[in-house]
Amino acid sequence: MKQPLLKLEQVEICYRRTPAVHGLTFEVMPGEILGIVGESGSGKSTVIKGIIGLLGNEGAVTEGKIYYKGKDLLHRTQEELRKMRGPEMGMVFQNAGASLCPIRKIEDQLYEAVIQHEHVSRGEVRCRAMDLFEKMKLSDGSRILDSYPFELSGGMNQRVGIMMAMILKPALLLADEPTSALDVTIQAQVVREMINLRDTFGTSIIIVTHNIGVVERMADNIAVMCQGQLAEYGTKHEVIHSPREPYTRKLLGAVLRLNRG
Ligand SMILES: Nc1ncnc2c1ncn2[C@@H]1O[C@H](COP(=O)(O)OP(=O)(O)OP(=O)(O)O)[C@@H](O)[C@H]1O
Repeated sequence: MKQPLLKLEQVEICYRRTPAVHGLTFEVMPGEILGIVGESGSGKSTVIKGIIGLLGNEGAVTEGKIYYKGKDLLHRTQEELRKMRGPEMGMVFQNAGASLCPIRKIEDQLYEAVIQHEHVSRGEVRCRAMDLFEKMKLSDGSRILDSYPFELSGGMNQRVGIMMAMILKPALLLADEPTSALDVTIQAQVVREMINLRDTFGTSIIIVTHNIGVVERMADNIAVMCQGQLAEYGTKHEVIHSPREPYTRKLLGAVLRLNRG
């Protein structure tokens, strides 16, 4: 039987000793897309940051276990975690464009990010980027690589962020509101591109979003968070079509669905 890629057991995460997340248990299988939804402040981003070890000075995982490929992440040193970020776990943020340097071309920034982890030539990095753009069905990869971030639209910068996260072929992609700053048409494209990448590379994805339409389209399983806890956790079908909890029903009723066309 397949082992989960990631497994959280009774995880508690605190900021300055106050729990923001507690009693959290779920797992992600290789190639699975897990959607985490819940109202603002319910702890969704905290979970992602806890997994990737970016809680900052005020936050810490205070209880439980986080297993990645069967090994407890909480026993790893900061240096080990740093080395894992990129090749093992990639991350995409809400506004990926904002984390790019405005005065350097995309190709230069990409090359610099890759050589932190691998000894490869500039040409090899460009080749891999072009291949990924192709898999994302973006035809003007060459122009994108030769551009400065300010020369690209918000949607294009967001796709650059996804491509940069995927170039080291991580087993797990953590995506925190990757579509929420985009207009609806581009949102749907980005969702399709992420599904495509999962189908091509078998990448597991955890996507945090306010948008039930996005998880409805993308996720295999859904975790619904409320006040730092899991209110509901199940397959997409169970959670969307037969929610057990009134909180989930309220959440489902409150959000716009993406056009299914
Ligand atoms: N650096 C921090 N220091 C102290 N408290 C924090 C910090 N970051 C988050 N919190 C608190 O932890 C709780 C969970 O926040 P988190 O950002 O994980 O929620 P969220 O569900 O992702 O919200 P949103 O959808 O608005 O991004 C909130 O009460 C928040 O105020």
